[in-house]
Amino acid sequence: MTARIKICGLRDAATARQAARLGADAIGLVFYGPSPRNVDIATAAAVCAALPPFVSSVGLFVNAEPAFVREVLASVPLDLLQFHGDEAPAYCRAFSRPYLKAVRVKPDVNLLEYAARYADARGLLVDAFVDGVPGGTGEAFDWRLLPPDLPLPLVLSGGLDPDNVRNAVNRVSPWAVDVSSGVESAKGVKDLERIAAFIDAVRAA
Ligand SMILES: O=C(O)c1ccccc1NCC(=O)[C@H](O)[C@H](O)COP(=O)(O)O
Repeated sequence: MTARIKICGLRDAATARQAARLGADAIGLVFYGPSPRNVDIATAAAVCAALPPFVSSVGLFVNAEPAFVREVLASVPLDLLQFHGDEAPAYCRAFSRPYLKAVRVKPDVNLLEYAARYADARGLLVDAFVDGVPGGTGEAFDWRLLPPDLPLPLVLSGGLDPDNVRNAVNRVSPWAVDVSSGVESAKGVKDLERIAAFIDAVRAA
């Protein structure tokens, strides 16, 4: 099975359209002020409007006030929410939208427990744990910590790039892969050649 591909942290409509043309299945919009990839609501709406059919838009939040999530949802047609902080299951389902729960993987993490707690999530997104930084770090983690029998679709992220993603897909067999830093030329600046190379590498796995 070919892994789906999400390119995260897009900040303009032209790059989002190009990513879709190159074969991205989904794009991620970061609504988290401290991130270099943070987007405002108007920009996010413009990015979504530029997407062709069958390319999903994912909105990413980190312990956001529910009122802020609702404000975004009122103006931005997001297909999926991605919660990257310590959001409880009740919080995640309060918006009545499909969601992904991100888990930052440490050696003692129990992903089966997460899958049971967030059983109504559309999937678990696994990322590297870096103290004090909720995501988008460019750091990988030890894929051997992933259980083979996770009952939810697995979205693999954390330090993926055009050089390592083929091996990652072959080793982990995730439902999808998610990348941000590995397809950038500088923090927050997406590089179309790297996006193309990343997508080619996933397809070649
Ligand atoms: O991208 C960010 O700046 C970010 C900030 C806060 C929480 C999550 C963030 N990104 C989440 C993603 O979905 C990234 O794709 C994922 O963490 C992997 O990032 P990377 O290792 O840079 O590919």
